[in-house]
Amino acid sequence: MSRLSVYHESTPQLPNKVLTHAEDIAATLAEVGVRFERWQASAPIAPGASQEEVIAAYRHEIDKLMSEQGYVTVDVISLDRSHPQKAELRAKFLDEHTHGEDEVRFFVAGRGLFTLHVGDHVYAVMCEKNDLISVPAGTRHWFDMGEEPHFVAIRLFNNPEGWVANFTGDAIAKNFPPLED
Ligand SMILES: CSCCC(=O)/C(O)=C/O
Ligand SMILES: [Fe+2]
Ligand code: NI
Repeated sequence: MSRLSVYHESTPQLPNKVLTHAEDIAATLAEVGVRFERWQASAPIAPGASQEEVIAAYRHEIDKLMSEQGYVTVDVISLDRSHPQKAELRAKFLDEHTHGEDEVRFFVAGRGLFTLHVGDHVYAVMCEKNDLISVPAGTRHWFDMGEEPHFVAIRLFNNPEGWVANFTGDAIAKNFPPLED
C-alpha cells in the first residue's frame, strides 16, 4: 500500500502524520510541489524484466508524459534480489542527493521508499506499483530499495545525459527508518 509519513527532521522515529489514501498523499505532497498520482500499470512486468520489454509495454504512458512535460530521455530501473550490484546500487541511492531536473518515476512493479527533505520536514513516500511521482529539481532526497530489491520504475529525464546526482554530504538518511523487506 502506498504510504506517506511526515516527520520533523529532529524526530526520525516519530512521524507527525501517516497517510495511506492516495488523495491525501497527493494533497500533502502537492503542498511541497511534488506530483503524486495513481496510474494503471496493467502490463504484466516482473522485476528483472529488460528495459526494452518495459518500454515497449508502457510506450503509451511514456509518450503521454514525454509530450506533456517535454522529457527527452527515458530509462528503466528493474531490480530483483538476484541483482549482482544490489548492495552498491542501494548505497548510492541512499545518500541524500539532488538533481538539476525533476525526478519523475512511474512504478510498474514492486515498491520502493522515496524520502524527501524539504526545509525542516521529511516526507517518506512508500511508492508501489501504479504510483507516479515527480519531485521538483533541487529537492534533497534519497531512495531505499531495501536489502532485497523488488521493483521496476520507469524514469523520465529532461536532459539527454539521464541520471545525474549531486550528493549533499548530509548523513540524515541514516537516521530515518529504512525500507523493511
Ligand atoms: C525508483 S528510481 C531509482 C532511484 C533513482 O533514480 C533516484 O534518483 C533516487 O533518488
Ligand atoms: Fe534521486
Ligand atoms: Ni511540523
